[in-house]
Amino acid sequence: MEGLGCRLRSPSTFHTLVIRQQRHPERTPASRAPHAPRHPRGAAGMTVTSTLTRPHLDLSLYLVTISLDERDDDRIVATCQAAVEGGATLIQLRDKHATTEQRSALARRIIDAIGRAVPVLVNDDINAAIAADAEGAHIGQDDLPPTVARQRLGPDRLLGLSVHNDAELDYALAQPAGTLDYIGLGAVYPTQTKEVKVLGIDGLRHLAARAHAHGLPCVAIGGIGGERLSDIATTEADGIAVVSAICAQPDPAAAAKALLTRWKQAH
Ligand SMILES: Cc1ncc(COP(=O)(O)OP(=O)(O)O)c(N)n1
Ligand SMILES: Cc1nc(C(=O)O)sc1CCOP(=O)(O)O
Ligand SMILES: [Mg+2]
Repeated sequence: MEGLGCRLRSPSTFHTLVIRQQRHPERTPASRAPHAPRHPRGAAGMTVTSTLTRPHLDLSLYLVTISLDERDDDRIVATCQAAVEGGATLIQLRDKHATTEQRSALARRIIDAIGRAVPVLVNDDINAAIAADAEGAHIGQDDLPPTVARQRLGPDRLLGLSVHNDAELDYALAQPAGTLDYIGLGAVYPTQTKEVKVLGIDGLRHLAARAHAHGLPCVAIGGIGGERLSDIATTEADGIAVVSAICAQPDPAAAAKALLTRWKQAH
């Protein structure tokens, strides 16, 4: 175990963060690389001493899987594999019609198929995330409170929360340090994937700036495709989360590659 002490600047104060790096021999270094959050947060004047072994979080190209009325786990696994081949940096299994057992079995298949090349998070279902030994979970505002989710996930898994407006962002920002790793901001544009209010690019700009001012990473979601990346790149979003722009494409690997290339070029 190695120790690393550093002082990190937040808008209001300095925090001291002590990170002890640990090795997990059963997990690949790529997915379980010890890391510090880019913007650790803590209450004003507080000394944060933590042992962080969370997977590295790269929000650049976040694949959220399509939720099919008729289950097709082979297709979901193949899409995840292709997306990772194309450069997806994070995967969320989003299956709105599955049981916890079905979700955890599918999450496990995805993890095995991609060999933990990137973290896999499970949407809505902490039990499935834990049962599959997934790298984390994503929850919504109507799910269990983030502090409860964090308690159940433990300190070594990633946790994301959806945010659609200022009040929901206030709630995210009020969570104790170390609870959330990122927020999803949407829907930026109209989407066929689910019924949700549209923020627009200025709404995204506003919420992303607020999140960043508090050191909370954020990913833009909703109706995002290649032609919109240059606009999104003018905001402080750390990345893009997509369903249709990868899952509904004939060649998901090529689609992921094109999205990541455009996203990088836009910066
Ligand atoms: C990255 C990301 N952002 C937002 C959401 C939406 O979550 P939620 O509001 O809980 O809605 P459902 O996805 O559960 O229908 C997300 N899944 N991922
Ligand atoms: C799952 C989800 N959540 C959203 C939110 O705003 O909370 S928008 C969304 C759907 C994203 O799908 P597509 O990339 O196909 O538009
Ligand atoms: Mg949800």
